[in-house]
Amino acid sequence: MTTQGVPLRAAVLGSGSWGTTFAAVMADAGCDVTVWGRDAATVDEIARDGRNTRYLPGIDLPAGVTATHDVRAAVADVDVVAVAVPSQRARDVLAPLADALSPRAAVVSLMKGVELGTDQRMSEVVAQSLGIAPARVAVLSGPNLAREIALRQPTATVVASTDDATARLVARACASSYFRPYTNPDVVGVELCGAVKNVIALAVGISQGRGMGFNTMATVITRGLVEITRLGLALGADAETFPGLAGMGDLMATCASPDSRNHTLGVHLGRGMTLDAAVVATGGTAEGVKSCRSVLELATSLGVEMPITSAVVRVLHEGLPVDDLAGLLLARPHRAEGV
Ligand SMILES: NC(=O)c1ccc[n+]([C@@H]2O[C@H](COP(=O)([O-])OP(=O)(O)OC[C@H]3O[C@@H](n4cnc5c(N)ncnc54)[C@H](O)[C@@H]3O)[C@@H](O)[C@H]2O)c1
Ligand SMILES: O=P(O)(O)OC[C@H](O)CO
Repeated sequence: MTTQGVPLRAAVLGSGSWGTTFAAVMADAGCDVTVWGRDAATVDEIARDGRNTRYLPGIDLPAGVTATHDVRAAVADVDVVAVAVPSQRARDVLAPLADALSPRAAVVSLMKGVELGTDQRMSEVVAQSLGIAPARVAVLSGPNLAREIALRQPTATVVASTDDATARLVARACASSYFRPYTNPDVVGVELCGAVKNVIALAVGISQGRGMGFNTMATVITRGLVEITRLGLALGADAETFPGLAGMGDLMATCASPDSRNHTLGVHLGRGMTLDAAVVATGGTAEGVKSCRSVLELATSLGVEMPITSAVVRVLHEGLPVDDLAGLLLARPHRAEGV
């Protein structure tokens, strides 16, 4: 995508599976893209060979993607900066870049988590740590499993920003024949959907690891969406966001796919692994492991009930046996359906 014939320039912070894939997405959309990562060997491989064999084996990156070790140079003269490091690391990565960031850049969070300690959403962390106005920040979230997108399988996503021009700029920077962005002003709703669906996917994975089938999965997904909606509405989100791509769309993809790290980690737990062993066996970033705690803290501070999230916290961090999870949820007082 070009502005007056000049390609947009973009930087991606994070050379893992999603950062590298999104760099390819933006290059396919016509941008000149530079990836920065903390892993020197991965950066060298992207720059030299156009590959990232650790995170995207078998994928050739488009010619428009290069990589650098110099993170300050990467963000200095660009139109868009996309951030794809683990949520709990975002503040440490971004804060030192406040004085290096291009004054014209929009910053888009690709991350799906809530910061431990502050309970902030990633757009809040991005704006605060870079010292920029929320209007320059966007979030991108939807049914976006990296490997499928790296293979250029069609999907759609949501780009949310309080500023429509920012959302449209980011959408232009990533739109292609296989990747369709929709804009949405509901930053809170889109972002919560992305973070909490990981927690729900852990619960679904646990149930499948215990040998439970599709009725259980559908129940957890559907009631999971209810508790995401409840939290979102308490924070002022738009009810229309939750049945959309960032809500139901991403829940379906993450809870159904064996490629999802959160789902996979849940399956390992359901089969009896310890959390530490499951984290190692899964590999990659399963954001729900940490964000389940910050999401629950946020909900508790608002008086919002999130029974599935609460049960996941108890299993992962408070020693509740996986066999007791279903009983805990089903023993709750009966109530009318709905949010
Ligand atoms: N993989 C996907 O399909 C996908 C899709 C949508 C959103 N996301 C989100 O994108 C974010 C990144 O996930 P990912 O899938 O790329 O994870 P990943 O595990 O594949 O890669 C994480 C990357 O972050 C780097 N990293 C770790 N700690 C760091 C630090 N302190 N400083 C700098 N870099 C650090 C790692 O070296 C690695 O390159 C997460 O919030 C995730 O929820 C992932
Ligand atoms: O692998 P996961 O569980 O982090 O999920 C990846 C994406 O968020 C799916 O949209």
